[in-house]
Formats: sequence, structure tokens, C-alpha cells
Amino acid sequence: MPYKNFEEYNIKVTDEVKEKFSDIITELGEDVTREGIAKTPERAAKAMLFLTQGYQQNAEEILKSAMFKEDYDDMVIVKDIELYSLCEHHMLPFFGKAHIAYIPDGYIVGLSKIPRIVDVFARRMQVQERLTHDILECINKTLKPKGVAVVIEAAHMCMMMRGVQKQNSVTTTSGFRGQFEKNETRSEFLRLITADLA
Ligand SMILES: Nc1nc2c(ncn2[C@@H]2O[C@H](COP(=O)(O)OP(=O)(O)OP(=O)(O)O)[C@@H](O)[C@H]2O)c(=O)[nH]1
Ligand SMILES: [Zn+2]
Repeated sequence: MPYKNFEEYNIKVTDEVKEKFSDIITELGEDVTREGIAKTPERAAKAMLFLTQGYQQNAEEILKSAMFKEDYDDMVIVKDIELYSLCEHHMLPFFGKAHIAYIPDGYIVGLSKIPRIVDVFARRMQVQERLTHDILECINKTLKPKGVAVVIEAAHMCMMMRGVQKQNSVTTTSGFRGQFEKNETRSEFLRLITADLA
């Protein structure tokens, strides 16, 4: 539930989550009064609030805050955007890279806003598929470009540290709207994100 006042949210929720972490750590068999651990419930609460701060942020507003009229109608690509999210099934991290492109239709967006909205949607409990679509739909709805494409490659700690214990598998998800639904445009995007241009 988004709070109107972020400071108020921060203090109240950190306090509540801290108490719950204290119980969890005790249940798991640790002595929560031990010197090295005494402040851990508070640290863990602050870390979890940081990792889920996307619930308090509005990606559409972030994009709208830096849209500029411009007659550029070729592809704009921001690739290799690192992301860290939490899988909604185990609350363990999944992390990797997002590659995002759009074809403007009268408006371009401030470049930094693209990684910013990746973070807004990544800093929540997610599945990689929904994260991909959240980013795609937000850009499509807000910027109304001629086309938008999102590819995410990620490794899931819940498949590495536990469960199936596969260390090298990478999951790729993608979404394409508008002109990227055409084979030629999609292929150019995929070629450019795999090309070593730097
Ligand atoms: N589709 C999808 N699945 C995910 C994602 N993150 C984690 N999962 C999967 O969610 C599934 C949850 O399955 P369950 O059988 O309910 O949970 P589990 O018993 O812990 O499963 P294992 O991980 O196979 O041990 C697992 O297959 C995870 O690999 C994601 O981003 N997308
Ligand atoms: Zn998981």
C-alpha cells in the first residue's frame, strides 16, 4: 500500500519489519542478542525496504518527467542495463541485464529514465516474465512510441543456491510491440544488442 509520506512509511515499516526479522532469526536457531547479530534485524529490514522500494514509486511519472518533442524516428537502444530483483516465489534474488529499444513517434525520453523504470519494476517481488511486460507496457502506454522492445537475461538464485541447483542456466524473456512485431525491425534490434560496438 503506497504511503503518501515516504519518510513516515520508512520509519513505520522499518520498525515493523525489524521486529518480524528478529522473530524469524530466533526461529531459525540464532541468538538475536549476540553482538554481531544484535543490529541485524534492523539492517535486514532496511535492506528489504530498499529492495522493494519500487512499490512506492511511479514509473509513468518518471517517464513523463523527461519527455521531449523531437523528430527522430529511428531506433533508440539502451542495452546492458543491470538489474536486481526478487523472485516472488522464494524471495531470493534474480539478476541480469535488460536491453530496451523504442522507435519515437514525436517524443523522445531522457535516456536515464529507462534504467530508472527498470529499477522501479525490478525492486518488487516479481517473475521475470511480468517484469519484462511491466517495462514494455509502461513505455508503450506513456511514450506512445512507434514500437518498443524489451529483452531480459537473468540468473535466478532460487535455481542456483537451492532447488534444482543449476549454476549456469540463464533465462531470457522478451516482449515486442508495434514496429518490433515486424521480423526485420526485431532482427535489427537483436543484432544490435548482441553486436560488440564499443
Ligand atoms: N516462470 C518463472 N518461474 C520462476 C521465476 N522465478 C522462480 N520461478 C520458479 O517458480 C517455481 C515455483 O515452483 P514450486 O514447485 O511451487 O516451488 P519449489 O518447490 O520451491 O520449486 P523448485 O524451485 O523446483 O524446488 C519454480 O519452478 C521456480 O524455478 C520467474 O521469474 N519466472
Ligand atoms: Zn524463486
